[in-house]
Formats: sequence, C-alpha cells, structure tokens
Amino acid sequence: TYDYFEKRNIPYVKPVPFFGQVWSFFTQGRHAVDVASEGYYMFPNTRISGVFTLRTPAYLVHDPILYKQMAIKDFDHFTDHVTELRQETDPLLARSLFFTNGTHWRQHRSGLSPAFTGSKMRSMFGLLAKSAGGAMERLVTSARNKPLTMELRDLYSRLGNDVMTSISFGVEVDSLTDRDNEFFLKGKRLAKIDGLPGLKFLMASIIPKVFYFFRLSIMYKDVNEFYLEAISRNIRQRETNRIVRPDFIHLLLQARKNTLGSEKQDDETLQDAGFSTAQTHAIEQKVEGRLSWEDDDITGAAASFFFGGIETTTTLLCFTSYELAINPSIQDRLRAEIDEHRESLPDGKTPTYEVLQKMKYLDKVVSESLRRWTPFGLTNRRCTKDYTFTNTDGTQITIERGQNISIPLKSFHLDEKFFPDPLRFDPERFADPNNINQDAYVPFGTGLRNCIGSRLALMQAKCFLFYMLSNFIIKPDTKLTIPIVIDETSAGLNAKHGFWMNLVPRSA
Ligand code: HEM
Repeated sequence: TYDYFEKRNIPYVKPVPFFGQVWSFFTQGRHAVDVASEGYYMFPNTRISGVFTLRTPAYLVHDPILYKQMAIKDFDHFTDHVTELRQETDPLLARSLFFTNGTHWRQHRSGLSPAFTGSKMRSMFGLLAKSAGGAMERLVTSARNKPLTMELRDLYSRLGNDVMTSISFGVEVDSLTDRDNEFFLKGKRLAKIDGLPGLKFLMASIIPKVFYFFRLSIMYKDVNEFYLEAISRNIRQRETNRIVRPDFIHLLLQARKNTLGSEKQDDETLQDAGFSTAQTHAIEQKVEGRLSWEDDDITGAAASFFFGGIETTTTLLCFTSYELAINPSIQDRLRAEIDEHRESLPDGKTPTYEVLQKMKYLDKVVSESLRRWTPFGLTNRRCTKDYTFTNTDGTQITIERGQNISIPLKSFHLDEKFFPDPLRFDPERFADPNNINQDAYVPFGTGLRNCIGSRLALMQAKCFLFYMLSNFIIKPDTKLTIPIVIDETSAGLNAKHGFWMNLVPRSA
C-alpha cells in the first residue's frame, strides 16, 4: 500500500504505519488545514504531492492552474466533493449542496444558482440591511456613550444568525436582546464547526468511507428536527396565506413551481459584489432532469446556507476587525470612505447595495482579509473519471477514479511567489486587480463547484463593516492577544483567546 506514490514518482508525506496522516491530526497540536497542507511546503517543485489517510492514498494540488483546470475545463473528472453523508443519519446536511454529489448535485446547483444572482441579492439586501441596522441601533443604545468591551465572534455570529434567519427562513429574531431565542441556539448548533461536530466534520472530510460505513452523523438530531419542522410550517403558512417575502424560501418555492428565472439583463449591468466574487459558471446544459424540491430539499438547501455561510462570514468579519484594530491608519481611511458615502444616503445611515459596491477601499480591505485570513483554507474534490496530466519534471501522472484530492486555498494565499511578504496585511495589493494572480487568489474556490454564496457573504460583510465603523471606533482590548493565536482545535479559523475589542462610540 505505502509504495503507491513511490511507484508513480510522486513526492509524498511519509505515513505513520496504519494511521497515515490521521496520526498527525490527533497528535501534533497543529490546525487541521496546516497538517493537511504540509506537503505543499515540503515539496515546492511539483504540481501535486501525495499523502496517506489511514492506508488510503490521497493527493494535494500545489499548482493553482491545475486546480483551475480540474474545476473548469476538466470538471467532468472532478464533479464531486469527497464527503458522503446518509439521509437517514444526516437528513439536512445530506441534502445540502456541499455534501451532495453526481446528478443530484447538478440538479440542485442549477436549481439554486438563479437564487444567488446579483439582482436577487440586491432585492434581498433590504432585509439584510434592516436586520443589521436594527441590531446596530440597539448596540449603540446599550453603549450609552461609553466603550463596550465585546468578544466579536459572539457579536458577529449573533448578527449573522439573525440576518440568515431572516433571509433564509423568513423569521425575524433579535439575538442581541433575546439572547437565548430558539433560532439562535439551534442556528449556533447548526453552524458549529468546533468541538464534537468539528471533529466529525473533519472525519467526514479526511476519512469519508469510514464515516459512511459507521453511519456517523455530523449534525445534532434536535437541530435536524427543529428546522425540518419549522420550515415545513413556514411553507404551509405562506401557501395558505399567500405570503410573499423576498427571501430564500420564496425563491426556492419558485424553483419548486419552475418559475424561478434569472434577470440576465439586469445582472449584466449590475455591479458585482466585489473583486473576490466567485464567477458564475453555467451547468444547466449538462443537467438531466430537475429536482422536485420537496420541503426537505428546501430545508436542506437553507440549512447549507447556515452551515456554509455563517461561520465563514463571521470569520471574515472577526479577522477584518482585528486588522482594523491593530492598524488604526487603515481603519481611519476606511471610516473616511464610509462617512463620505453615508452622506449621500437618503436617510443618512442605511447603506444600499449600490453604495456598498461603489466603495473601493472597503473592497480592498475585505479582499485582503480573505487572502490573509482565508476562512475556508482547504477544499476537496473526488476524481470521478481517470485524469492524466504532466508534472513539472515532464512525467505523466494519472489520478485514478475514486481518489480524493485536497486543494490548499490558504497555502496559495500565503505563498510568497504569488503574494510577496504574504503575512503582511496590505489592502493596497488590490489597488490594481491586474497585479493579482487570479488563479492563486481563490477565497471562494473556483470553477463550477465554487462557493454559491460569495455575493451574499461579501454583501453581508460589507454591510456590517459599514454599520460598525459608522458607529464605533474598534480598539484592541487588553484581553486580545496580539499577534492573534489561532485555535488549532477548531475545524474553521478561529482565535484561541477570542476577539476581544473595545467598541468606542463615535458620539462619545
Ligand atoms: C466569507 C464567506 C465564505 C467563504 C470564504 C466561503 C468559501 C467557500 C469555499 C472555498 C467553498 C468550496 C469551493 C470549492 O470547492 O471550489 C464554498 C462552498 C460553498 N459555499 Fe461558501 N463561503 C462563504 C460564504 C458562504 C455563504 C454566505 C453561503 C450561503 C449562503 C455559502 C454557501 C456555500 C455552499 C452551498 C457551498 C457548496 C457549493 C457546491 O458544492 O456546489 N458560502 N464556500
């Protein structure tokens, strides 16, 4: 078994007998993404390297151009993600986009894509700005002109939960005041990727076959039951009372009735959500049949927005706030841009989709934050059809059907051959987009299976930052560790000791 890569002349990380790389995951006290990407730094002169998970060989892509080819031109060889979940044990996540494969994924993705276009995002923006603006007003009131000491992951995950509950499920909650409301508590358990669920998520990604065989589940049973019941109830109410609300449930009900279209013309003229927006690829022509969008499919889709969207967007906001707190000149410059644009707003405070897109410095700050602190540092593909390519030394390599492939997005972003002085936070890298290596800059992945929610994530992060800097100056609290210490036990990217900040009201 362990001579697999030797025979193929592919450099590989030497395995610990029987455990392979899984041993390092549990013994090295390093973050899972760094352990999985270790071959990237060991073998700088190859397009791909090998690794063993238990006794099974798997690949790590080193060359962003190879990733791009696999994800676009040769997509048919790599249509799947590696994870396999059972609907009996994980009824929500097994139906969600990230975890479905094959024909079901094609039907699901082509059905959902029209719900994420720029024009749909703009029409949802009102709900988002209302939820975030209301929360910000309550925060300002509670500050009573004095600095608030807050842990920002808690704050942003509350705001994010409320926004997603509103735009996904059509329910308005206030998790700043009603701190233990059921939607927040369940949403937090749904989006949780540290502790036990994080460990299970890692297992499902690293050793998917073992995970499947033992019928393990990622999600808590009570969370599945809560959402399946809440969404079915919500759909029945809408259908009985003919309620129309510009949110995801509405769009998915349109998909069910086959009436969800895209406003192509509008989308062509609409400015995109930012430099980092993941490009849309058409897969429609390759889809056989349509998904019937049962209630459980609609719930599964909405749950995947929580699972894929809340932690990642919260991470983006936390690390951006951290950088702004320790780089006051960047914060001042961003605040000046926000103030300038706020003056042009009809009510002088509520941002619009269009105004956010006009803010160039905001876009640079967010783009750089996604590079420096990649929220989703490693993605994967499963080879669905044998694939041959040429390595840097001229040898032909064939990846066989069924093999797993990891793609180290974080390593691309922190590689000095693509981004000089990579650990420095410097929004000016994005001053001229032509200077950015766009194959290596992939915070939302690339190709037909890239992140479907990039517009929503950017729009939400920019809206929250707009409100935060309009109302507060973000300063490090004494409890904040500088430089930040990463929590190596979390499956996502998190600070070990929290994001403790002082929010100083600007009116103080
Ligand atoms: C800053 C925030 C976010 C980051 C950095 C991020 C990043 C990513 C990445 C890297 C992937 C994998 C792409 C690939 O394999 O090529 C992905 C997939 C996905 N993301 Fe996001 N994401 C974010 C926010 C969101 C939001 C807000 C949503 C939903 C509303 C979302 C929904 C999804 C889904 C459903 C997939 C699976 C797509 C598929 O398999 O077809 N993400 N995301």
